[in-house]
Amino acid sequence: QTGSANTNPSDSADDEYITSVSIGTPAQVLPLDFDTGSSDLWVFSSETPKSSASGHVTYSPSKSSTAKKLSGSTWSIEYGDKSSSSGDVYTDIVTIGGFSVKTQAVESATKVSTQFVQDTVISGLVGLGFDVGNQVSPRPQKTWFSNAASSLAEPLFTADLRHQETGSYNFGFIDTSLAKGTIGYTPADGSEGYWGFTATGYSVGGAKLNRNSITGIADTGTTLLLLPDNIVDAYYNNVESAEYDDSQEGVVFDCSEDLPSFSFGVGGQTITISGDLLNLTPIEEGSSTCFGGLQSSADIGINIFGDVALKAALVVFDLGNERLGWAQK
Ligand SMILES: O=C(Cc1ccccc1)Nn1cnc2ccccc21
Repeated sequence: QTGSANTNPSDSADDEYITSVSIGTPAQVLPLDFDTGSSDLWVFSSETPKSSASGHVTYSPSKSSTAKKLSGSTWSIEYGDKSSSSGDVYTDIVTIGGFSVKTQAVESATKVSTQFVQDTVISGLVGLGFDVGNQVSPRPQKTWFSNAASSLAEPLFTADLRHQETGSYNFGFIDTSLAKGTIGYTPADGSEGYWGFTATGYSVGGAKLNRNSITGIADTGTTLLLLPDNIVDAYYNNVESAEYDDSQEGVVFDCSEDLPSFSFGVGGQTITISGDLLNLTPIEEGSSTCFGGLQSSADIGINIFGDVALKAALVVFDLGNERLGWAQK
């Protein structure tokens, strides 16, 4: 068995990717953010304060004949960017890309932070990290993919995120036609709940790869490519107008700049992010100053290969073999 779901950028900056998920009987369809950087499936619901839920599609367990309260269970989660949510737990049928998990823990939000309240294009998250990262108490729950894995043709999924066009999450199979290059595999470390791996080096503008171990995570829930300062500086030294903007908390540059590409080595392959994928967006509507897709990870203590990097590749999240596959797109 397999599943295949389309995913779409939420806005002109590819800030997030939205995938439709069916929950309950009859199906309630919610737009959710698939996040390999976390391990909880949570949704705005009939239990979310009306003021917070305004503008969001919500899940109502009382309207689903297959919903069951997971009595005594609660959850609370805080993300790296300090956004947070919490609530109680139901189990229900959750269908993604035509594949159904019959008894999936659906975490219903009774509290959501302002970042989520304001982000009305999504109604929650589907955590695709490792089960060890799940935040349900007293008994942690499995992710949708973990529940699905044993029934899928292969215990893996792929992410094909695209700039300003429809991409896909495929479950149980690899559509190699989505990639130009060969898939290179590298061990994945799931001990922290993330999909951790080590890149072998980097280069700017197509130069020879600098050998340099970069340990980080493959995170569909983070917009940016966040790397150490020495690499960020090496890149922006090639961008004439680049400067750090305190108010934007990142490097900005003239939108007219012709940005160099950025490459990293992984699994014996080289993934090259084109310059235009590294120009994320004007800092404000109509501004001629643009915000960089590559930013420093110095303040967060972990390197994150977020959507800016993932967009350049077909990425295989291979649970069965505890490995990550990367192929140039
Ligand atoms: O939180 C982050 C990025 C981040 C910022 C600062 C420090 C460490 C990490 N990503 N993320 C990954 N999944 C998310 C889900 C919601 C919000 C942000 C999410």
